[in-house]
Amino acid sequence: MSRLVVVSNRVAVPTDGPAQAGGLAVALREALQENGGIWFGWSGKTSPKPQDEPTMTEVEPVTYATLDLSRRDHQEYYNGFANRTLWPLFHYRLDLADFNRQDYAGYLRVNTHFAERLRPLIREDDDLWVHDYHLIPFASELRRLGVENRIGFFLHTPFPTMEVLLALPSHDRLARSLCAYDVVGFQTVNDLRAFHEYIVHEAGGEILGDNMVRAFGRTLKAEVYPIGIEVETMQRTSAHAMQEPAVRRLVKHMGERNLVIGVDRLDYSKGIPERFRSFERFLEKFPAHQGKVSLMQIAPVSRGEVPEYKNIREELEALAGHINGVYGELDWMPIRYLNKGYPRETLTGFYRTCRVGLVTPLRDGMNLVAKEYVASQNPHEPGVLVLSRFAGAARELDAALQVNPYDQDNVAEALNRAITMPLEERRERWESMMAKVHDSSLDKWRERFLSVLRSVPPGGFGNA
Ligand SMILES: O=P(O)(O)OC[C@H]1O[C@H](O[C@H]2O[C@H](CO)[C@@H](O)[C@H](O)[C@H]2O)[C@H](O)[C@@H](O)[C@@H]1O
Ligand SMILES: O=c1ccn([C@@H]2O[C@H](COP(=O)(O)OP(=O)(O)O)[C@@H](O)[C@H]2O)c(=O)[nH]1
Repeated sequence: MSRLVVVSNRVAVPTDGPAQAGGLAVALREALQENGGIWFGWSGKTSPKPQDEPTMTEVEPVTYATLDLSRRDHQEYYNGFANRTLWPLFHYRLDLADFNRQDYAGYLRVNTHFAERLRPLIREDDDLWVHDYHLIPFASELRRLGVENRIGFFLHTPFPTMEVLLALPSHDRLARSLCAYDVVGFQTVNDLRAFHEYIVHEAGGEILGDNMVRAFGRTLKAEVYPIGIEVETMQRTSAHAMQEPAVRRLVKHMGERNLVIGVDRLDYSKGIPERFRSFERFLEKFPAHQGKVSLMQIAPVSRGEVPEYKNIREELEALAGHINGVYGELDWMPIRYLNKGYPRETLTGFYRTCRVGLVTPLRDGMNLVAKEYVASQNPHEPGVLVLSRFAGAARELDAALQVNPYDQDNVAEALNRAITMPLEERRERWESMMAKVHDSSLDKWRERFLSVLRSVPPGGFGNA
């Protein structure tokens, strides 16, 4: 079988210690460990100058090839265009998007530099799989360097509707470079529909049969591949994690009370301030739960140099303080807000302990936490998932209590329903969600994408 070369901005090199929170790193680490191959991308570090030769780390069966970014590249490419322009735009936050030509130039520069550094490592029969919005121009850069291998791309975030994408000054070049891939994967049918809309109505392209698209002089396949988790591992881990000291402490401290859990990178797309306000509304509307139900929010800091991420941190501290001040008692606090990350193994024990998983992003590509919460439940006494309709996971997890995260009354009512839900209904909903989580496991996601990529004829689907 041909060798796999994975390219992503975030690379989780095992010798660098525990991986950062974030679904992409978690998913790719597990995918590559099965297949072996090269994982190429940013080292997560900065240095005064861009690194020319990748640092190679061998941890069988994977070779990690990573590059430090110069401070300027880190600022313009990662903090700038990737996380202050594309991220808010792709999450429908035009109000937060910053359109800055210098950052855009930095984004293109890093994509060119990365492609040039990877080029000598590529063998003729390698298959390349590139990930996420940081690296959209990567394939067109490789093509310019003469690479004719099969190249696939998976977008982990939502793909915005055409009207939103048109606000990006460089939308045309970005869409054109997306079409330099042979296979483009999206999380949900909504994202694929939005891509089609752009291709047909803005790029003058066509949608052909069998999920093929013709645009910008190329033919490619564009499909939906919802990402998943390692279901069995998660189930096993969650049962064992109940013995972990942190989980035992939580269980002991909780006593007879119920806990609602939220786990998210500290990101405005996750809707955490709206969630806190909804929890306050829940306490207001259903006072019988005061003193008996708390929200535990785990929110490790993410992209902390980007101003919008600093702002949300301040907003949350103030909100948690306000709600605890108004409703808290000597022996009960409504919100436990933890600004730190936990290993995923410990999280599975937390998920299993908490009666409700509250996952209310304003917009999310998939949201693996929703699937992890489901997989970690005790089958005899499962908790209830309250899930935003704007998370990619809502497409599959239709047996969750689905909510509109902008509507505080709606979330408050769903919380009350979740806390008071009879065991039989909890089990029925959980079984239905588990079947879906199994259907889109991480293995299946990877195998489906790679089998389609490997079926691309040599030289691609042809130019139009
Ligand atoms: O690398 P960071 O800047 O620290 O951010 C972490 C990752 O966040 C985003 O994750 C997305 O991928 C998940 C798995 O497919 C998906 O469930 C989630 O909805 C997405 O937001 C980002 O897209 C990744 O590139 C980052 O590494
Ligand atoms: O303290 C934490 C918080 C999150 N995560 C993991 O980070 C991932 C988050 O992925 P998700 O798709 O929910 O969102 P993203 O952060 O990628 O946008 C999940 O696997 C979580 O278990 C973790 O390991 N520790």
